[in-house]
Amino acid sequence: MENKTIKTLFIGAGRMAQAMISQLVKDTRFEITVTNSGNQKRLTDVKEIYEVSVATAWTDVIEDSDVVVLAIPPDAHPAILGEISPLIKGQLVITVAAGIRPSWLEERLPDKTAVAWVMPNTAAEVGQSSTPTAVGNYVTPAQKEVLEALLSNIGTFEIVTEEQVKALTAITGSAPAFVYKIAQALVETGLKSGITVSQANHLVAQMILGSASMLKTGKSPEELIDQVATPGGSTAEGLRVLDENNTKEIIATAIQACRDKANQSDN
Ligand SMILES: NC(=O)C1=CN([C@@H]2O[C@H](COP(=O)(O)OP(=O)(O)OC[C@H]3O[C@@H](n4cnc5c(N)ncnc54)[C@H](O)[C@@H]3O)[C@@H](O)[C@H]2O)C=CC1
Ligand SMILES: O=C(O)[C@@H]1CCC=N1
Repeated sequence: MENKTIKTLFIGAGRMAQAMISQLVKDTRFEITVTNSGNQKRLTDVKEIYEVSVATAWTDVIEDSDVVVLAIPPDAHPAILGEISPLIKGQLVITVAAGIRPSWLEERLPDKTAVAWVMPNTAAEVGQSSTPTAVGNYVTPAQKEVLEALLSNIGTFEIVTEEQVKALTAITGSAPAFVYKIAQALVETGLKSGITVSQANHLVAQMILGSASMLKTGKSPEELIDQVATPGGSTAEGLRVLDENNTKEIIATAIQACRDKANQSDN
């Protein structure tokens, strides 16, 4: 990639935008401007915390941007696309929103606009997002390099089809909250042993980090479960309770509930 400044405009300054910005600011190639509707206090905070530029009217900066990141709710897209469309002239337009496909963006932006759909998660804040990404039909090789640089700053990514991003949104986007739900239950149970909140948080976080590292060795979940459960031992009893209560089915049903909700924005 050329050593050129990549002028990047974030429309939306919420949780996901801030998680991404917190890492992107470390890459000096990205020059970030943030804009938001309504919450001006949030914009002032973002300016102070991340030392980025802010704009009260994105119309002032969008024409001079190389990349526009839409980090707004799915249902805010139709109106925003209508407003930005006349000002799009060669920018790469990226959405992070559940259910907003590249083909849908292409239909609403000028002919041959470069678009992408990225589905990060909040671990972007520590450079550990797992981000399935679909690119539209008109992304140039140079824009693809820019997109990959952006994604590398927030974690790892896979270029997949838009159908796959749709299917994976619940798994990489939403399911971190399921993992935190398990963490919450473990912390609360751990606290009953008399340790401090900080000790409980640390022990549980390290246990999850260790488990994730084991998964990354390439061993399957089945193999790892078997490795933990000593035959005739205590873990097997806990696993029996999870199985008797259909834990796998409950997780699959929860994933489906996320998908059903995200699909309400899918056209
Ligand atoms: N929070 C997460 O873990 C993830 C969120 N996403 C997607 O990111 C997007 C934003 O979600 P969050 O950051 O969680 O929500 P949020 O509520 O924290 O942030 C949304 C931001 O968009 C702004 N906004 C709303 N309408 C706007 C408009 N018309 N123009 C400009 N700004 C506008 C709001 O003021 C707010 O700052 C959603 O589309 C969501 O699907 C995707 C993956 C993960
Ligand atoms: O809860 C949501 O709607 C967003 C999409 C994926 C994660 N958070």
